[in-house]
Amino acid sequence: MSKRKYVKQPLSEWMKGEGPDSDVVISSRVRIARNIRSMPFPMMAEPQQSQSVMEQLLDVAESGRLNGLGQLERIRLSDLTELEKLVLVEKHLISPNLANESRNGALILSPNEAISIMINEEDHLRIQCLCSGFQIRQAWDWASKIDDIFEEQVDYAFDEKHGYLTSCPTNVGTGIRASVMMHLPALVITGQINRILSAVTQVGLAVRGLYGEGSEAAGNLFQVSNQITLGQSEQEIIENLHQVARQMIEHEKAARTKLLSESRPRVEDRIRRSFGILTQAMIMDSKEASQRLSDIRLGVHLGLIDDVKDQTLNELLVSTQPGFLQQTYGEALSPEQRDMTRAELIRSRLATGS
Ligand SMILES: Nc1ncnc2c1ncn2[C@@H]1O[C@H](COP(=O)(O)OP(=O)(O)OP(=O)(O)O)[C@@H](O)[C@H]1O
Repeated sequence: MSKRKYVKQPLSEWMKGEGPDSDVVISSRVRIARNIRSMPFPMMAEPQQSQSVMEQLLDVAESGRLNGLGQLERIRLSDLTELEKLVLVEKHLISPNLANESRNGALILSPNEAISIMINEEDHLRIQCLCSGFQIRQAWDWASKIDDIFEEQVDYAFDEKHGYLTSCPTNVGTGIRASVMMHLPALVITGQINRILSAVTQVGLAVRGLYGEGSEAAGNLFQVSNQITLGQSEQEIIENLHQVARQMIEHEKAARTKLLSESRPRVEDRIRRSFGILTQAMIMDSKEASQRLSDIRLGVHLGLIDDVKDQTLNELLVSTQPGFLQQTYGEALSPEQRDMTRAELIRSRLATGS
């Protein structure tokens, strides 16, 4: 895989809109945080210490032990431009933290981009597995196998009483964050979302936006993840999230059916208006784009819009972000120019349909 592919193509394989319940769930993710025993956490490490952590972890990928994942790409963040790092954040392959703050940060990426292993982020090692649709158990299965391979070669910081030790106390224990990215427009339109999200937080789950911690839930996309990492087994964390997400999926599907049976003209009008605007507008800011693309996604799944694929909508989620637009058009764009190029890109992608 060339560097060209992972920064030039907006769509990772796990965003193809396939997988179970992909009418509601965009993607499932598990990430595992680990650290090397007797090494300061990245934030406290001296440059030569974080360099040694990076080399040690990159060596595991070089050793051939991860060969089952395909031809891995090993990327030192210092070899990337700021724009390339931003694009990787927009593709969910690295965190803003790794892009902006990391010293001796690196990334190990699988060819299909479903596995991205961050080095020297908040912790020495962050293993991330992404799957299309509702496949949280599958994501856990992969992440756990990769974790075992690293554990055979690296002495992890582990405490008998507390479990795996991490830089932030909220990750101590299992070091796992499992999350499901869901599109919940019908719950928003029918006014049920606040009740559901507050019930979800009461059972110990967190709700975040499209880009994780600190990001807003734009375009009716909500990321639901576990908050507790201590005192529960990995299996319990995964199963608890699975159960709650399953209920949310059913609520969303029921709300869609109700919308269609009780308010079809109003919903259809809203969706067709958004389609009209997206296929005609000359200027489109990112907030409006995500809201109207959410309407189109709903329209597709209600059977009110043909000829647009989930894949196209997922691709637009990434390709209309500021970094990606700038990369596509090959120059620094002002906010006004970005709004114009975003509108142009959406018009052309929706015109070609798929
Ligand atoms: N289900 C998911 N599908 C796609 N991307 C996801 C999903 N869940 C999280 N992400 C992405 O992972 C990145 C990090 O998310 P987030 O900040 O929630 O978690 P984290 O970094 O693993 O945890 P921490 O809070 O410990 O830093 C974000 O870019 C977010 O968009």
